[in-house]
Amino acid sequence: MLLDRSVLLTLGGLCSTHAFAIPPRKGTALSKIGTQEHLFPFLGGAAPYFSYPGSYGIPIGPPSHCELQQIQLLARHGERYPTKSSGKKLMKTWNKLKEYPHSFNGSLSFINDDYEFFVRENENLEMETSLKNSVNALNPYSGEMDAKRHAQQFLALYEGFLEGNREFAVFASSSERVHDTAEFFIESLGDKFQVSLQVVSEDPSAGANTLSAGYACPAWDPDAYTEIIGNYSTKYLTDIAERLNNENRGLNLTESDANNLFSWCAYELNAQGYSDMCDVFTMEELIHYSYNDDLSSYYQDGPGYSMIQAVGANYFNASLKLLKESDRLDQKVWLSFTHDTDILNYLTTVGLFDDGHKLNATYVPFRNHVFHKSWIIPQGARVYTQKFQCDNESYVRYVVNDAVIPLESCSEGPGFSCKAENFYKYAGERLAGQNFLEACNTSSVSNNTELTFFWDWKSAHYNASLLNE
Ligand SMILES: Cc1ncc(C[n+]2csc(CCOP(=O)(O)OP(=O)(O)O)c2C)c(N)n1
Repeated sequence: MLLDRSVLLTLGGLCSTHAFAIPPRKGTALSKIGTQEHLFPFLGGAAPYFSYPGSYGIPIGPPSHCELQQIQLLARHGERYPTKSSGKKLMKTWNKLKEYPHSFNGSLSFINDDYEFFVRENENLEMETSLKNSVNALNPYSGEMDAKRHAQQFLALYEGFLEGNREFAVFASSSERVHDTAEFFIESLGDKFQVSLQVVSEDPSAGANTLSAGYACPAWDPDAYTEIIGNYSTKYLTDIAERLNNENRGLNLTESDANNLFSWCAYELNAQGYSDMCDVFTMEELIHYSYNDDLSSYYQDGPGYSMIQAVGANYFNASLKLLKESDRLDQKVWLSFTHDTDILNYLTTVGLFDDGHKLNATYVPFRNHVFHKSWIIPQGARVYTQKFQCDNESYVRYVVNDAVIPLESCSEGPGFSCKAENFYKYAGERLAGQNFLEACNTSSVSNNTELTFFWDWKSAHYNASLLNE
């Protein structure tokens, strides 16, 4: 087996301190690390981070004759273990497989080879994957590494701008994995920065003063569009279950077991760096899974659910206010960390991934399809808003997962940006009539009617208790 130099170096380091830490069988497994990245876009946003696959090729640094005025980031936490509820479902399927009394044939035969389920401790559920809790010490996809790498890319890209902006607050919602991501990111920035981490409550009682408007939205109904979503054919799941059951007489996998195997594959990648379970699927099945996931996100948290534009307005209003006040505010760098659905809600209000075609449940659209959920909010997703000045004129644009995504109706500026004046007009139109508090019935859970933490963190000191959710 050929290992690349970085793996050998890491192995060398590990071997000196833990001479017997790596069981010999893992040798074969190690060679699989890095070979499954082509599957990441098909795993519904649960796979490790990957850059936006549909990049238009626009350089993501500020255009050469322009000077940055403000940077905002809204990022998802990094790679993680399954949530408690998805862990429960996975355990059910794993118990079925564990109790199968015969050797496995076909794509499940890796289980014969002393396979150990990747969630080794229940307390890992909901948590960010780290060097410490990863199944495999060489896991290149841990949330910890992702956040630290992201911070290094951030430093490299904005080097000059950060020179004069070394003191700022970073905001994290109060989920433990979100908080941990922010901490890893800050740690990686290094000691030249004075960063104050503000942990903003994501309890419903936070109301509008939150990075997670979804939790303060009792009116949100996950089943509002079940009828449309439910029309998507799940034949791909039946096919998988049947294939595995035919290969293994007496195995009784159901459609929902087959569905669980996809998140098994994704989360095992987060925790271990590779997953034999990913090899169970054909590419066609992965495409179906991925589109099925697009469909449900589109109608639960995206442009397909009319209420979402109001939910995302809570953060977009604040972002817009920061942009307008950029000259006046001392802080020029606004970094925030939260959950996937919150970012999706916000981007829905911005209208960045809505081409006006409603997603349909009768076929997979290939040509007219911009709403790829996994491309937008993979683990570690990062949405930057850049405001820069070129020849006395200000411009705004978005960079999503390492790709500039121009606004379709406003991209005449340098680097396909939008003139600030026109951007404010555009944003005003997207926000017109969008009332988060009313649409969500937030007053039934909180009296907070405004997002203020960006402006009052120095006096309010946000230090919410961390939640395991
Ligand atoms: C508008 C809206 N309100 C409420 C919810 C309920 N909800 C489900 S998951 C979630 C946040 C955390 O989601 P998770 O899938 O654990 O995302 P991750 O932490 O992996 O980013 C919320 C608020 C929602 N999805 N959308």
